[in-house]
Amino acid sequence: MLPLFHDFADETVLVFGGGRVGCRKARFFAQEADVIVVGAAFVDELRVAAQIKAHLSPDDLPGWFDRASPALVVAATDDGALNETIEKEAEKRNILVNRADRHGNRGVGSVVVPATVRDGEVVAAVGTGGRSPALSKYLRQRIEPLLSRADAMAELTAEVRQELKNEGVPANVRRNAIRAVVESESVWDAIEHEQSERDSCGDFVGITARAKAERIVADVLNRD
Ligand SMILES: C[C@@]1(CC(=O)O)c2cc3[nH]c(cc4nc(cc5[nH]c(cc(n2)[C@H]1CCC(=O)O)[C@@](C)(CC(=O)O)[C@@H]5CCC(=O)O)C(CC(=O)O)=C4CCC(=O)O)c(CCC(=O)O)c3CC(=O)O
Ligand SMILES: NC(=O)C1=CN([C@@H]2O[C@H](COP(=O)(O)OP(=O)(O)OC[C@H]3O[C@@H](n4cnc5c(N)ncnc54)[C@H](O)[C@@H]3O)[C@@H](O)[C@H]2O)C=CC1
Repeated sequence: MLPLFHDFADETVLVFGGGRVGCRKARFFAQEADVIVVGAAFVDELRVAAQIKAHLSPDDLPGWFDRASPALVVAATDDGALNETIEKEAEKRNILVNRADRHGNRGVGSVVVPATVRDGEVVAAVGTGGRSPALSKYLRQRIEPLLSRADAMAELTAEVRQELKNEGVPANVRRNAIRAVVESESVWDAIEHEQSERDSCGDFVGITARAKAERIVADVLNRD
């Protein structure tokens, strides 16, 4: 399986099953998509999704697909035969399908939900080929601290990179300069300091990380 980032903005995700798993998947997709959860009962009240209480029979499925026009469906009921029918209906319509009760034998259009770490727009995802979700969860927890403040570093280097492009700095020199900034412990420390000041004071304007990055870039430009 190959990981890809999929833009779900303005798309609908239709989740069948309102148990622990259906609600977890719904929360995941609701970070970006409009989510509709259909189930006979719900374990959580999801303010991020529309929850429709209904008992499903296989004959109802085409109607739910027609009304929601989903980009992706999640089959997360505890009824294996119903999940199978949901998967078949999605395949027939060329709609992506996540089957929560299977780890193999996936058909075309079938996707798995990885364990995900996010800091703003910086995302890391872990999968195990479906074999060991508990390992995905464990590794996700280990990776979490690594991504702390990564979004601020992405923002800072995006600015530096754009400036170097505007100034016509050759690509190989630009690469060395950006790498030196992302690898600098001193810039990471300054970001950490500034962000925690911002978290507590709100209006703090950080310039230390930016100044440090500029110094590093200047060193690389002089050297190369
Ligand atoms: C194939 C996949 C399909 C999919 O759901 O997309 C799938 C399938 C199944 N999961 C099962 C069980 C568990 N799943 C978890 C947890 C997570 N499961 C997630 C993804 C995936 N699970 C996809 C593969 C991802 C990969 O490649 O690794 C995570 C990463 C993402 C998420 O769900 O958000 C999330 C952690 C999120 C986080 O914390 O970051 C735990 C741990 C726990 O609950 O503490 C257990 C109990 C331990 C165990 O059984 O291993 C069962 C058996 C059900 C049964 O026995 O009835 C099946 C079905 C089967 O294996 O056949
Ligand atoms: N992918 C994953 O991460 C995991 C997947 N699973 C699998 O996912 C399935 C669901 O797990 P849980 O959410 O813990 O189960 P659960 O029993 O809490 O929830 C199942 C939901 O499906 C609904 N449902 C079942 N038949 C229905 C019907 N005909 N019409 C409407 N709603 C119906 C129930 O009302 C319930 O809300 C399990 O059977 C298991 O195989 C379990 C753990 C983790």
